Amino acid sequence: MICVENISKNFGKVKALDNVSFSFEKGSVTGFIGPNGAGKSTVMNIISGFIPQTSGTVTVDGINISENPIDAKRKIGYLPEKPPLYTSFTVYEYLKCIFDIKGLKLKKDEHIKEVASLSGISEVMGRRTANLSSGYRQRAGIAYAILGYPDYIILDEPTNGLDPRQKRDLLMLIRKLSKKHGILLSSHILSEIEAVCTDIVMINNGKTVDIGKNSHSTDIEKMFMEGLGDN
Ligand SMILES: Nc1ncnc2c1ncn2[C@@H]1O[C@H](COP(=O)(O)OP(=O)(O)OP(=O)(O)O)[C@@H](O)[C@H]1O
Repeated sequence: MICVENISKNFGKVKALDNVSFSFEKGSVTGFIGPNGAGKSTVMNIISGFIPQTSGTVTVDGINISENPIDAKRKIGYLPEKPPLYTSFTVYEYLKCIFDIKGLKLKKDEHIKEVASLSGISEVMGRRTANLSSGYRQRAGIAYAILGYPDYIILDEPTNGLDPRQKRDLLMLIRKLSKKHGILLSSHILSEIEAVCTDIVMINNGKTVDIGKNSHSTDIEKMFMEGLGDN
């Protein structure tokens, strides 16, 4: 389980997060919603160990990410809002490099092929990442996140730039992965959240304003509007 407990984050005078708490576990997809600037990417950057929180605690299966970042981060795959691609590499070279950085103990070529196929990038493996279309760039970023099949997968607006068929394929992949993995997914498209998420966390102005299960009777749009308060 990933537990986020009372995390706050200040960027200079900007208080981006104010005591955010929630948790998610393997076998679930948690939709992370909130208006622009609510603090979603900041939370995801902190959970993934990209930036430190000002206060509060993040644990990954009991491992404190601030005290033991290498072990905690080994359990996490992260697709940030802008996929971190090394632009002089081909897609294949890039995935090989990430495979080595992650120190994976799997059959390299076999695993890369499998992840490429799941992410829908098999046909562009020889292309330089700098020359990819935005949809392929996003999918290469998804391959980066799921390489090694980490226990927890954090996806910041993963359907950005994808055409409707790619979106559908990605949502199906997320659903499939969620059988064994814990997934945190941010999106502004509430119908996507409704379609794949088991749980929902909403933040606004850096604060957790709602946490709940996504059932047939859940009206996410209403939840979102109510969570905005007087904004
Ligand atoms: N590096 C930074 N320096 C200063 N302020 C920052 C920094 N990163 C984020 N912020 C501020 O923190 C707040 C939360 O931003 P964040 O990007 O986490 O929101 P978000 O919910 O992901 O927004 P969006 O939906 O538009 O992507 C915003 O006010 C933003 O301007």
